[in-house]
Amino acid sequence: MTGINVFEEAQKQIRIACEKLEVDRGYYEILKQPERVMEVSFPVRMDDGRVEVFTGYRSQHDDTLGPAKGGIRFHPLVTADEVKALSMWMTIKCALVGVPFGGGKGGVNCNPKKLSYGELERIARGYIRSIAPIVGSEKDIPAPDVYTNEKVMAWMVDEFSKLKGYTDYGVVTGKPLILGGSAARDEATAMGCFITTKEALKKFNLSVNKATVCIQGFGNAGFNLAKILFDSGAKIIGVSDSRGGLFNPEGINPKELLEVKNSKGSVVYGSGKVITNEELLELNCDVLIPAALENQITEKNVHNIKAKIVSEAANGPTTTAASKILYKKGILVVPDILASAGGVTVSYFEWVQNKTGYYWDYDEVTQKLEKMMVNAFKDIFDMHQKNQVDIREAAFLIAIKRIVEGLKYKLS
Ligand SMILES: NC(=O)C1=CN([C@@H]2O[C@H](COP(=O)(O)OP(=O)(O)OC[C@H]3O[C@@H](n4cnc5c(N)ncnc54)[C@H](O)[C@@H]3O)[C@@H](O)[C@H]2O)C=CC1
Ligand SMILES: O=C(O)CCC(=O)C(=O)O
Repeated sequence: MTGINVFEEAQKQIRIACEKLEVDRGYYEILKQPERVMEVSFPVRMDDGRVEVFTGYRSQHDDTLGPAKGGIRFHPLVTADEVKALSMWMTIKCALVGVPFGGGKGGVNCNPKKLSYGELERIARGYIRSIAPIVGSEKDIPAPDVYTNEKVMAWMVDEFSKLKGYTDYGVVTGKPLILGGSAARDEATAMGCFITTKEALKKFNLSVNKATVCIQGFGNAGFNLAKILFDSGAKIIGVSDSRGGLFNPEGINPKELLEVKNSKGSVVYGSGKVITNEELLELNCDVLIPAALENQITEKNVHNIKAKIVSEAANGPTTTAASKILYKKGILVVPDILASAGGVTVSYFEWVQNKTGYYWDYDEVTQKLEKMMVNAFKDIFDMHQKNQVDIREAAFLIAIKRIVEGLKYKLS
């Protein structure tokens, strides 16, 4: 725990962008908090017969550019403020890459590592039943996030459809392919980060197959990214998960390491030197990829970061103050609202496919994703150079400008 409040961080980022754009103060007043936050408590029968009551949240930040959209996390540290911040970043992310959604995010305070399969299912179903009044394919569309996956989405779509009396695949994305999922959604977050990281490497005249990479987090984003980078010739020299990190200057094969993690429970059992998560962030490498939780790069450790590029697959891994220092140090940050946007972009494709009932193949999805990510990177880099602001600020300026333009039409 860093004591840094991510909700206040998100507010600060939005305020700075509104001030730089010199928009009326009223727009900041609208965007500085979510439009709606629902807190729910729901009972779940545990395997031993006890009833436990779980707390969950769904935050809808702003729907100017479309229905709310964003993942659901199951984690013991989930709080209302965290979910609120994450929903604000979703609004910004969607506006930045140009998907027609606003921002939403949800979470349940629970520890999936201590739950049985059946308990997890009952939590997923209980949560979606509780938030059902405010979600729907035209209102707010959840998706996977930390410690949730396509299986959890399948339970949620099933439960929601039972409530409605018809199958509504468009209510959540990140579903299994057979239940209205999209090709490439599972690896989309990683792909988006890979595409934008490649663009960043070009700025240093570096190519992926010459790059050394460290990745914090070995889940959907982190593992898939490691796999794509490895297959493209990059050398992965460090990875970590919640139990610690692994350093191997000779290179790590993520597919072999996944087998170790699946059988023994952590990447730390792979071949290499065991290090801490803090040490992982400070390794000498070309690209550092935080792909776990918020507030990992702070004023405390930012001076020790040695990477040339920090590519943020996770949401909010770098504090605002640390981000400024990275900029001054000449480290190129591919900010979370861009680097992690591949997931929601393919979620948008999934939603379109559900709505039309016409499904695209893998190549069609990935080609469309590549185009959107490359264009967004170019827009941000141009804004960064033209206005001499750091890349994260440039990204916020583009996104807030688009949202305010929409708000102006609605309010005038
Ligand atoms: N799944 C998705 O489609 C998207 C995920 N993201 C973001 O990516 C990040 C990771 O999410 P997922 O990969 O989906 O989650 P996941 O649940 O699949 O994996 C999380 C990984 O982080 C590790 N982890 C947890 N606490 C850690 C700690 N303190 N230090 C190091 N590692 C730790 C876990 O062991 C696990 O390997 C989050 O910030 C999430 O919001 C962003 C966009 C989309
Ligand atoms: O796929 C989605 O709708 C949302 C993904 C997400 O939660 C995120 O980008 O942080």
